[in-house]
Amino acid sequence: MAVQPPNRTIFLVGMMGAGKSTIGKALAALMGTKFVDLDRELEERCGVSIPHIFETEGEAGFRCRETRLLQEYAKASDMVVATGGGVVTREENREILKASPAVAVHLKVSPEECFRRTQGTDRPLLQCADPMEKICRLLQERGPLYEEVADISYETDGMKAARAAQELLNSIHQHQLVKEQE
Ligand SMILES: Nc1ncnc2c1ncn2[C@@H]1O[C@H](COP(=O)(O)OP(=O)(O)O)[C@@H](O)[C@H]1O
Ligand SMILES: O=C(O)C1=C[C@@H](OP(=O)(O)O)[C@@H](O)[C@H](O)C1
Ligand SMILES: [Mg+2]
Repeated sequence: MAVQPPNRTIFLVGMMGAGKSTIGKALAALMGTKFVDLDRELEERCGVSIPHIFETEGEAGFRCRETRLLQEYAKASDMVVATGGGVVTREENREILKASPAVAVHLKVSPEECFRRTQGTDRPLLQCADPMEKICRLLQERGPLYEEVADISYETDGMKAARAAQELLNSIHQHQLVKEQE
């Protein structure tokens, strides 16, 4: 029997390189819903890149903009939303995610795979002398925060994005069935 697409919003959280943007797009296509990447949305609205926002406003400026966008999308329905990897670092954002009726999915990634997937990209927080050390530190700090907001956790290492999206759709559906019965 075909799995019915869930009639709700899905938030993807997780470390840089976990595949939120890639898997999110595939998941939205499977569900037949809209896909929004908060970083891309922010770039479109500001007319400049994320690295440019970090350069001109610092991380604090970026985080303020990120929170405003999250507040807006927490009210949305029927869409897949890819967040940025640092969204959980603000308590305010974690409360928004936990209070939302949306399903929050933590996409997990190992430090090694995160490094492979982000190497050579322009992610501002990884423009440092030792990106692997930074990744390990961020994962240690943020791991519990992703878990705090997540309804579902999913390991992405060794999993192709299309397969991950299909498996996630099944997990989300299962989660919703359980919730309906509570
Ligand atoms: N499951 C996966 N397996 C292998 N590579 C992946 C997977 N998911 C994403 N990628 C690749 O890793 C990089 C980062 O993915 P992205 O979706 O931008 O992650 P995030 O939005 O979580 O930072 C991209 O080059 C993407 O093609
Ligand atoms: O981890 C972070 O703090 C960030 C992750 C990025 O998004 P991705 O997780 O999609 O790379 C982007 O929001 C910004 O560079 C900050
Ligand atoms: Mg992304």
